[in-house]
Order: sequence, then C-alpha cells, then structure tokens
Amino acid sequence: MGIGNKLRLTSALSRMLHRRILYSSARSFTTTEGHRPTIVHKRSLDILHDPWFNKGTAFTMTERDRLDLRGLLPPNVMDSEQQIQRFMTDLKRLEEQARDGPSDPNALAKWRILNRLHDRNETMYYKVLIANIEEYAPIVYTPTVGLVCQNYSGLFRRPRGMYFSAEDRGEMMSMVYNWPAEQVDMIVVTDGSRILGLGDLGIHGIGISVGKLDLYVAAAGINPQRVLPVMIDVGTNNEKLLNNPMYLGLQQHRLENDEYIEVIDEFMEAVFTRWPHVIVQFEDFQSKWAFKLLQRYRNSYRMFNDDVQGTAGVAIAGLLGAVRAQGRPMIDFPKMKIVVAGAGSAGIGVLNAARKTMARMLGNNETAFDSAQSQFWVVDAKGLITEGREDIDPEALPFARKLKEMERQGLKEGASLVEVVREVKPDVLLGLSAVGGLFSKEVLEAMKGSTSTRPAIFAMSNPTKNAECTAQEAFSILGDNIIFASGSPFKNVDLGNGHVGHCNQGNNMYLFPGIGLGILLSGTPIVSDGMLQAAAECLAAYMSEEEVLKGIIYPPISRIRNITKRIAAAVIKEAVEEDLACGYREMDARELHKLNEEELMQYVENNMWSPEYPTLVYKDD
Ligand SMILES: NC(=O)c1ccc[n+]([C@@H]2O[C@H](COP(=O)([O-])OP(=O)(O)OC[C@H]3O[C@@H](n4cnc5c(N)ncnc54)[C@H](O)[C@@H]3O)[C@@H](O)[C@H]2O)c1
Ligand SMILES: O=C(O)C[C@H](O)C(=O)O
Ligand SMILES: [Mg+2]
Repeated sequence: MGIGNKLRLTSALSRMLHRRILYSSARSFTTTEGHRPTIVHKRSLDILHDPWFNKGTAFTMTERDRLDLRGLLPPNVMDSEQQIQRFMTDLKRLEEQARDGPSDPNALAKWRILNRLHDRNETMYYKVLIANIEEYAPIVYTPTVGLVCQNYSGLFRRPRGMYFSAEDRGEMMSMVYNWPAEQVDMIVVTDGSRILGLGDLGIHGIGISVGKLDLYVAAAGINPQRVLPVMIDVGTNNEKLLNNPMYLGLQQHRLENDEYIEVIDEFMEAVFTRWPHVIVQFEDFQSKWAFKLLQRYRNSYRMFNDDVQGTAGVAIAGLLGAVRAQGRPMIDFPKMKIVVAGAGSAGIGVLNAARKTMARMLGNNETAFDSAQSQFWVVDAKGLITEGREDIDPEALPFARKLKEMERQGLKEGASLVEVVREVKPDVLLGLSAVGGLFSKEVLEAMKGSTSTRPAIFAMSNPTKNAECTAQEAFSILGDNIIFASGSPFKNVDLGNGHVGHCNQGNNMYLFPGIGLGILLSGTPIVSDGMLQAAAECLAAYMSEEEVLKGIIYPPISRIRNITKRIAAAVIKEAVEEDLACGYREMDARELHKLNEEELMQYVENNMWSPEYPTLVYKDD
C-alpha cells in the first residue's frame, strides 16, 4: 500500500477513533442544555490570545477541531477545576521555594517575567534579551530552562508552538495548517525523551524548543514570526508524570519501534509539505532515536541533530583551542590523549567528529583514520568500553579498545573512570555523561598526573547540577594552569594572588544558530558534513592567539551575534563550494557564487532580523 493511501486510511481511522474519545470526554464541558453557545468571529491563535474566549487546556477536542485549535495546545484536556488546581499548586510552590526551596527562585521568577513579556510584545522581549544576553541567556536557556521544563505543568500559561501527539496520527497533514504563519524558517523539535541531563520530561520538553529558538532569534536574527517550537508527544516513560493528574501530555508509555517512526515520519512529511524550505533541528531525543532519525532524514530533508552534530562541532573547536592554549599548533591535535565520559548521542557525536578531524590532519587515509582511533578512551555507565564488552552499542563499537592493548596499559573491560585517568594520564578529560559530580576529587586528583603541559577539563553536561564538576572544584584541585569549559555557565574563579581561573562555556549555542542561518541563506537542500566542519573550524579560529593563551577558548556570550554571523558565512561558503547552494529570495545561486568574503558577511548581516518596531497601518481586505 502506498504511503499516501496508508496515511489516508490511518487518517480516517484516527478520525473515527477520535470522535469516540471526543464525545465521551466532551460531555462535561459542552454547553449545558438551555445555554446558548457564544458566537465567536475568530479561530485558532486569535481565540487563545483573547482573554474573553480563551479556555486554555479546557478546550474540548471537538471545540479544538471546530475552532482550528488542534495541535496548538497540549493534548491532555483539563476541566476548569483541574486548571485552577494546577495554577494554585504553582503559585504555592513559588512561596515554598522563596522560603527554602531546592531551586533558584530568583531565576524562575525572572523567567516568568520575561515569559510574560514574550507573550505581550516580542519585539521588546528580544530587545531586552539581546541587550542583556549575558544575564538572560542563563534564564531563557541552560540552566534555568531545565528548571522550567521540570516545572512546566505548573508554569504553562499561554501555549507557544505546536504539539503533535500520538493521538493526532493521520491528522498532522491538515493540522499543520492551524499554525497561523504563512512562512516558517526554523523548527526546533523534541520528543522530550532526554531533556538536557534531566531525562524523560515528556511534554514539558517543549521548553527546550522554545529556549533554542530564543537563541535563533537573539543570536542569528531569525525573524521571530518565522520560528516554530514543536513537541512530539508519543507518551512518556517517566512514572512520576504518568501518575501526575496535572500532567499536560499523553499519559501512556512511549511508542516504540515502527509506531514511533511512523509518528515522526508523518510529522516530517506534514511540515515539509506546508513549508518545503523549513529547517528542522532535532533536539534532546534519547540517543537510540537521535542517530536513527538523523540517518533516516539527513539525505532527504533540511535537518540536523543539534546534540549529535552541533555538540561535536563545539567540542572540536574547544579541543583545538586547548591545543593552541598549550602554545602548540592545531596540527598537533592528533597527539592528544582524550578520555571521554559518556557514550550517548553527544559523546559519540564528539568522538566521531574528533576522530575524523585527527584523520584529516594525519593525511586523510585509512591508516590515518585507524591510528586516530587509538587517541580515545571511552568510559560509560559500565566503565571503560573495550572489545570485551557484551552487547556493545554499535555506535560505540568503533571506539572500543582492544583487550590486549588495555592489558598492557593495566586496564580491563569496565575499568572505572579514575583508573582510566590514572593509567592514561590524558591531555583532555571530557564529560558528556549527564552525571553531576562524576569528576570527583579523586578523578581530578588523578588528572594531576596528566602528561600535558596544560590539561583540559570539559564538564559539558547540562544543566549546572549535572555538570561533571564545577569550575571551583577543577581550579582548586588542579590550579590555574588548566583549560576549563562547561556546558552551563560558571563564574570565573578567583584563585588569589591575582590569579583567575577562566571559565569557558562549551555549549552548542555557539554553533547551531550559525548553522541554521547559513543553511537558510545558502538555500542548501541538505546539511552536509562539510558544512558542519566549516562551522566548527570557523569557531575554532575565532579566538585570538592572545586570548587562547589566557585559557579563553570560546567567545563570551556577549559576542554571540558576531560569531553566529561568521559561522553562517562559513556554512554558505561551503555550500557554494559543494555546489549545494540554491540561493535565498532574490539572491540566486549564481549571485551567491560571485560574493567575496566581505560581501558574504554583508549579505548575512542584511538578512538578520533586529528587534525594531515597524510602522503599522490598517488595511481592510
Ligand atoms: N554542552 C553541550 O553543548 C551539550 C550538548 C549536548 C548534550 N550535552 C549534555 O550531555 C549530556 C549527555 O547527553 P546524551 O544525549 O549523550 O545523553 P545519553 O543519556 O544518551 O548518554 C549519557 C551517557 O553517559 C553514560 N554514563 C552514565 N553514567 C555514567 C558514569 N557514571 N560514568 C561514565 N559515563 C556514564 C551513559 O552510559 C551514556 O553513554 C546531557 O547532560 C546533555 O545536557 C551537552
Ligand atoms: O541545551 C543545551 O544547553 C545544550 C545541549 O543541547 C544539551 O542538550 O545539553
Ligand atoms: Mg540538546
């Protein structure tokens, strides 16, 4: 059966099923007999944004279909009592947190204020964000966005973005038209299965799509009217959410296997049918799906996976920075011994990219590729990964160490991180494990044995409490002659005697906005490895010799708009060289070919949105 027929059939079936569910769930909410319905002259978001008519999550499914609201609200229909209970729980929680709560009440309070501004006036919101990016990136992005996702059922006020749920199978192709914007340039989609290092947060994961798109607007100047945060709700395996009556998502276990893929396929087909030139960034999908979906779509859609590919580029730039910080040329990178803790989507993405970069530097042939492999030691939840590992994950297999070789080094299958660090004496210890405190005192002490003249510690897991160590811990144990980078921001550490330990933020935020903007403005139909490499190299070369020698290997966030512009230009240049650039708007492929470096930068800059109020006029059509 053709995919079209299959879609139509599932669509009809799902409509029938839905009607049944809708009629049963609608009973208590539809107009009681004797009450006339209210006539409204608007539909879709206009209703949700109208305080007179908006019912939020209490719109029944029949009303959602009648008023073009399907997909614009989380799928779980609530009654008004539940809505109030949810609101009150959240209100009370703020009071508790203000007294002695576990989280940072100020950060959440700031997020709420900014979020309300976002809902009222986008231009003003982005003006505030861009002008104060250093202060507010940690609020709208990591670490606070993690806290927001964890508390999303309580924080949810107005919807932002679209929800495609397992219940919408067969409907996605039509419901995608419920989104009011005619043009969408950038979608960030998550299935909520691995939000930062916080695990499966189900539908609450939409917060991460919103946060990433905030950076697309602030850093890359993507027009906020053309971004779409998406949550694909295939259920959750988080028992707490499954048992929480206030949870806004589907209360069922996650779909698996073909059923899961069919949902994602249908979503991709729907969004690319309505917006053929959209770019879809996959975000925070659990590793088992991150790789599979990337392979499935990367040659046919304009998409990339930020955790696998964006993180890899940022890590490569940082690792090359760490080589330069030792006063050595980048070409010495293949001599670095690197211990990686974590072999999930992020860790494996970094390992593959680092190995390829080393191989290119060593001559770009098979021998180079093989010899590069011996520079990595990978430790996951079960310890050092060797060929002796049973049921080894196929993605990790290329990095499994030979048992004989490990014996000579005094290491066994499953050796602990501290044992590996002690024996290997690595130049770099890089964490993408999501385990807060994994780089314990013992592990950091072991790093004192590093054979490097300036060892590097990359504690890249997010949010802050999941970082493998804090900056304070790293500098206080290892002194200031190290390079330190973390996924979430830390303040520089005062080491006394005028010495300051510099904290770098090694986060994919330095790459994904530029990659997205470069894809958009080049008009490439796919995202190639070459483009990602060009982006990473641009970031690696951005810091001056003087800065790098001071241990500053990533730019401060205040320069994010500038670095993003350069990265976009590097991606466009590569797309042109690979003959993949098809142009954008009036700039066709031939014109793009003719631009010199300066003109290319100007072209990028001219196409970046800035938060200025336009003049408005009314026209009755
Ligand atoms: N800084 C960045 O730009 C950036 C980008 C992407 C992901 N991340 C972070 O990376 C982390 C991991 O993401 P992921 O998608 O790879 O997750 P994942 O869950 O797929 O992988 C985690 C890996 O860590 C391993 N692990 C667990 N316990 C361990 C232990 N005690 N010792 C060593 N390894 C252990 C697991 O076996 C697994 O291989 C998350 O915290 C995420 O926030 C950071
Ligand atoms: O979201 C971030 O801050 C980085 C990264 O994408 C992550 O998943 O941790
Ligand atoms: Mg991520």
